[in-house]
Amino acid sequence: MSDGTLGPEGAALSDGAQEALQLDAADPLAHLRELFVLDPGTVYLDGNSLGALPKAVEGRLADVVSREWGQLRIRSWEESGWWTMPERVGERVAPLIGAGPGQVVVSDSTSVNILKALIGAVRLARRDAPARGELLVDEATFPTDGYIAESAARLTGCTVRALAPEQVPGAVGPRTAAVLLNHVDYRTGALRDLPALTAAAHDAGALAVWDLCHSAGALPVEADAHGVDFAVGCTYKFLNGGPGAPAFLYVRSGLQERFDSPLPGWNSHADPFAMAPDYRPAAGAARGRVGTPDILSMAALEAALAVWEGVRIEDVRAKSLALTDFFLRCVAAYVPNGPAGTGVSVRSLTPAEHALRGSQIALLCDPAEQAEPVMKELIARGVVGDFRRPGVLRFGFTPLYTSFQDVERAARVLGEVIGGAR
Ligand SMILES: Cc1ncc(COP(=O)(O)O)c(C=O)c1O
Ligand SMILES: Nc1c(O)cccc1C(=O)C[C@H](N)C(=O)O
Repeated sequence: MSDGTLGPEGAALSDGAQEALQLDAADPLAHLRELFVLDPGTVYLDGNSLGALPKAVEGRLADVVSREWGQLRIRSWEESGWWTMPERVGERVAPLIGAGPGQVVVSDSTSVNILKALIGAVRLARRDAPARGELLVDEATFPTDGYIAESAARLTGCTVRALAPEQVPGAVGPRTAAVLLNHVDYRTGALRDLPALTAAAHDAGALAVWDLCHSAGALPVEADAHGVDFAVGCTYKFLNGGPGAPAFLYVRSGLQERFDSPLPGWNSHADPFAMAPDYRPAAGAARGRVGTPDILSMAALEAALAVWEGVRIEDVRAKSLALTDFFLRCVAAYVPNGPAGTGVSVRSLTPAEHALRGSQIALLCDPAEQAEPVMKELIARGVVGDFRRPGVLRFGFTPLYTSFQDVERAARVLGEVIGGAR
């Protein structure tokens, strides 16, 4: 990095620790850190995999367990609002992805929701054009999306074409039923051009299905404004809902009436307690439900979402970019590049351009097999990121609780580890 290839333009670091203090002092979101359980000995940069615990969750869960479940038992489906929780919590996620009311439901895992969205999209596309038989899927997709796309294709008689997202405008055509893309690439942190790619799909008469796992809660999505058809996303990353927290499913309101879910369950029936043999789908977001919701996980998520009260996603994005910029500058200043120390070098896989960057930085190690031991050593020294094969060090930046001092410390410790300091 001493050759400067990593640092954003014109941004040499004179005193990183001092600058971090100043940046934290000027940070309008700094007070939110207090809402999370964090320990001073650890810099937590893995919120893009599992978000930190919001303090409000513990008390809420204790109440759900002891009072709602322990005392009210079955009455809680009505009296504690359990039955309507998937829609209610969906309404809390909605503004964070730029969705108006009635379009988001929280239910099942992201993987399951990808199946609902993709087959739902194919069925919709084929109502008007039965010949549409191709799914376009990001070739570098998170694996579950690819596996499910293959299965969705087998179930619907479609074929799958894997391609780079930037190839979509040239590839989408009259045979395309749906395009499945990741808004932010989980490995590189690259942000895709959601408005342009959605428009390209629509121009060809296809539907756009977006995986928002690495963008929901990290940057503005503006699903409604850009005409996204279906979107899915995890709530345990930047939304801090807890391990295995249920995912969300967005179905654009204009499509809901015609959305034919491949997983119609009694919870998405128009009258669940009719226990009718014939399926009649519920109106609105509830059509995306399947079976009994996981109340404990959803209660944790609901409490976790309270931290967003009064927080503007635009401010979160501004801080995210400031954090990742600062990290790149600190890495460029602190991490030796070349034969000094351990001889390991790193280069950023994450685009330097803001418009192309999510809320993580991925550093590729050379040699690649050193990435795992480097990350292990970082964790041992209190800097928690993660490692993705073959040689990627991933650092996720959650603006609600990550400070600029965290960032400076993480880069400094990375420099010590790669420089061979004990
Ligand atoms: C981009 C992306 N899509 C899908 C998933 C899968 O989510 P889940 O395992 O919760 O179904 C993940 C994370 O695991 C992810 O990062
Ligand atoms: N869901 C995870 C899990 O159950 C265990 C470990 C990691 C995860 C993740 O979420 C991985 C994450 N989606 C990624 O971007 O790599």
